[in-house]
Amino acid sequence: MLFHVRMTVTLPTDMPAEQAARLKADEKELAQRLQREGTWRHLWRIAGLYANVSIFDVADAQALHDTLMQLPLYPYMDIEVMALCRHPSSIHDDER
Ligand SMILES: O=C(O)C[C@H]1C=CC(=O)O1
Repeated sequence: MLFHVRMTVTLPTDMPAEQAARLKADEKELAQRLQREGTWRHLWRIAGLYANVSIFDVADAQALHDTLMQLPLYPYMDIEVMALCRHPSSIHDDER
């Protein structure tokens, strides 16, 4: 099942730089693993914002929830989710 997810990150202004760097490095490692595994299908920066638009391919809403909650930056994210389904005019057959 595909989900469109928008994540907006707000780190506390008083967070020590080393802690922020560690969180971002851990987030990158997990994000890249999930992309290699096919769970995190697309990851786009929203220009000008510390935010992204992503497409996740997971079994169901519970699996998405569990995945998002694992993200190291999750406590600092505002997350919006839209469930997607196949468009009848799509020419792509790899969309579920
Ligand atoms: O930078 C972000 O948008 C937040 C988060 C999502 C992937 C990642 O590496 O960090």
